[in-house]
Amino acid sequence: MDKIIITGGERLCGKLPISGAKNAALALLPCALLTEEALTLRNLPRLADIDGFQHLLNQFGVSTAIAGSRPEDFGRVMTLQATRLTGTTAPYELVRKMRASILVLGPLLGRAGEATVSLPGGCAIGNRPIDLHLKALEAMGVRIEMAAGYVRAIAPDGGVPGGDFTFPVVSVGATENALMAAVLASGTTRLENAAREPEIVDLCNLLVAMGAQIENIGEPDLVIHGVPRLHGATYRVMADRIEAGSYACAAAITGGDITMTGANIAQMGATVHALRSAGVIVEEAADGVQVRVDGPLKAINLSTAPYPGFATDMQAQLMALLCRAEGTSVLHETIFENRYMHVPELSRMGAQIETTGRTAVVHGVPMLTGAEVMATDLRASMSLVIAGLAAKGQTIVHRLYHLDRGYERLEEKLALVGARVERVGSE
Ligand SMILES: CC(=O)N[C@H]1[C@@H](OP(=O)(O)OP(=O)(O)OC[C@H]2O[C@@H](n3ccc(=O)[nH]c3=O)[C@H](O)[C@@H]2O)O[C@H](CO)[C@@H](O)[C@@H]1O
Ligand SMILES: C=C(OP(=O)(O)O)C(=O)O
Repeated sequence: MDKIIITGGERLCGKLPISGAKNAALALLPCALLTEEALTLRNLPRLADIDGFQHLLNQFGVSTAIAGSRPEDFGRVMTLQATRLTGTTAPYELVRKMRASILVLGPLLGRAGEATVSLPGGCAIGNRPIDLHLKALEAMGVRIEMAAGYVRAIAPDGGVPGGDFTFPVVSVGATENALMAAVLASGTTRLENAAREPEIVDLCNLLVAMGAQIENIGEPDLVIHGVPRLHGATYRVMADRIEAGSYACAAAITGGDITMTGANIAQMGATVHALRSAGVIVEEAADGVQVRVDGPLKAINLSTAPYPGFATDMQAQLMALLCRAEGTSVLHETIFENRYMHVPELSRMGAQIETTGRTAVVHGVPMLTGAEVMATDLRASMSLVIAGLAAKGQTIVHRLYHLDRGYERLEEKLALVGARVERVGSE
């Protein structure tokens, strides 16, 4: 198992490229199931989760080919083609390892009229139910049966009728599944209180490029008029706003000055607002987003919320930054009940954080110290890297496979801006 060794104290300066967004890519890949024609995705990040999803799609008879990228390049181009589906079951083994596997449910239903997908169960950051995915599909005329840990979804007469559904809480995954089931429905689907994250907009834009009819893209009331068939497309995955926000925190905690090429400031509103409130200068640059610091970091208060609110996927990284701010910050995690697992590890590095339920109180400290720490989930891992970059001495982050799910060649990107980081194999 790989680990990363960080020698803290270097100011991060220079340029680093931002990859395609994992959370967008994982919703775009299953769109290959919706057509027999070829789908080409550009700017796909090289991540363990993308490889896992490719493997899952191969199980349904989707052919996948990677082209046009040298090993030293970031990103890849993948062409996927589902000429004929050879299966409609997503097994427990794959869904357990990669929660986004649940996103094959909607497109399999749309294309084949049926799907059997393992229930994903809980995970480190909390309970991750799929009841809203199923309720939305039921409202669209799909029959749902549960047996032996699997969901079996069946569309009457082989096709999804379509229908109206109001989400009681905003769900990114359920909105994505409902969208992908609705595009090939025989009727119209109206989704109220739908998620409107930029990754949802990216999914809608790809579906439209494939011939789907979707109104109100980027709004909470989506209207999808089903079409009889979709065609192939070539599409570029949006930039990863969470990766960019993470490197922004990394640069800021070191008092650095970096430009993140390819980052899109328009999609980073709440993160940019939080960083600016904390005293970080964030500006649009000709080729991306520039982040620098020329004064002390300040404490802030914030709550995570669905877009356009502050993303839960940025909470851990921002907390690491606030550990070095002047004053006391209060964070409130509203999306996942157990997303503070980085707190005990940050505390081992000298951070002063108290948690009560979903609230974390972060007392800024003048110095963090390097330590051996354990990554527990993807963003928690990144928060430890960020703290390590500013800490005195060496920080060793174990269980790097979490980071590899979501950060494309992290150590190479950090080295580009002057960090002293080393990846070493086997523990
Ligand atoms: C709204 C939100 O911030 N969603 C985040 C969530 O997406 P992800 O799609 O994983 O989760 P959802 O958006 O579906 O979950 C939002 C909330 O709804 C609840 N829920 C969800 C589905 C369901 O069927 N029933 C139900 O009760 C969840 O427990 C959670 O409290 O995690 C991803 C990975 O960290 C993030 O990229 C997303 O930004
Ligand atoms: C938790 C995350 O991803 P996933 O939903 O794939 O677990 C994340 O992107 O922060």
